[in-house]
Amino acid sequence: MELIKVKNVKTDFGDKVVHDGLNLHVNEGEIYGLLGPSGCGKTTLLREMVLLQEFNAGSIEILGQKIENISEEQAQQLRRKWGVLFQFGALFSSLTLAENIALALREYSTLSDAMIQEIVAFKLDLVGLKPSDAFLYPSEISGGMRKKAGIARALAMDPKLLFLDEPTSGLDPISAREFDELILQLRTMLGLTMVIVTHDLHSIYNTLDRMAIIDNKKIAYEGSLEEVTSVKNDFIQTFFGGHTK
Ligand SMILES: Nc1ncnc2c1ncn2[C@@H]1O[C@H](COP(=O)(O)OP(=O)(O)OP(=O)(O)O)[C@@H](O)[C@H]1O
Repeated sequence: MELIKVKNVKTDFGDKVVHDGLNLHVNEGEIYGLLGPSGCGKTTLLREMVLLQEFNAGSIEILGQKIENISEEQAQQLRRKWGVLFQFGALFSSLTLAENIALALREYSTLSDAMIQEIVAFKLDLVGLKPSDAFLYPSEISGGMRKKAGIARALAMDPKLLFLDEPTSGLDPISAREFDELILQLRTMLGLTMVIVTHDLHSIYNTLDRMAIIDNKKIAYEGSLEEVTSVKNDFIQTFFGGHTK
C-alpha cells in the first residue's frame, strides 16, 4: 500500500525553480530516502510533505489524504499521524527530556498525568535512553542522546509515519551507526514508514529500502540501492563515492 504519493510536484521560489515535476511513492513499512546534491530540494520536499511549505502545482497524498487545498481541521488531524525530526529541530532547552516528549500528549490528549508519565517512560526505553535521563535538560546530554530524545518526542503520539531530516548529521561515527540501528529496530518493532533526507552514505547503505535521487529539478533515479547503484554513469559513481557495484 502506498502511504505517500507525490505527483508532478512543482515548486519555485520566485524565479528559482526547485522542483519541476517530481513523481514518487512511498510504500507502507518502507524506509525511503530523499537524496541528491546540496540544494536540489530534498528538505523543501520534506517540508511540503509535512505541510510546512506550499508547492505550486501537482499533488501530494499522505495516508490517503490529498494535502493541497486541505482544510485547517484536516491538516491538524493529519499532523497527529506523523512524527518529524528536523536537522536543527532542537528540543525545548527549558524543558527536561520527559517534558519535551510529553508536550504533544499534553496538548492533544486528555490523558492523566500518570498515564503520560508511563508513555514517556516507554518512549525513552524504546529509543534506548535510561529512565533517569527523563530528568535531564537537553544541554546536559550528548548529541546522540538528543537525537534519540527527538525521536522519542516524534513518537509520542504513536505515528504511522516518521519524517527525518539529516538525522545523523553532526553525530560522531559511532553515534551515527547507533542511530541507524535504532531506525531499523523502530521499523521492525512499530511497523513505521519513514522518509529520511540524508547525505550519509553509511545510513544510505544500512537503512534505506528505496530512495529517490533528486537532480536537476526532477527525480533522476528511484529504486532500491541495488537498482540505483547499478546505473553506470558518472553522476551515480560520484554520488556514491565510487562504492557502486
Ligand atoms: N524559503 C525559501 N526561499 C527561497 N529559497 C529557498 C527557500 N527554501 C529553500 N530555498 C532554496 O531552494 C533550494 C533547495 O533547498 P533545500 O533546502 O530544499 O535543498 P536540499 O537539497 O535540502 O539541500 P541541502 O542538502 O544542502 O540541505 C535551495 O537553492 C534553497 O536556497
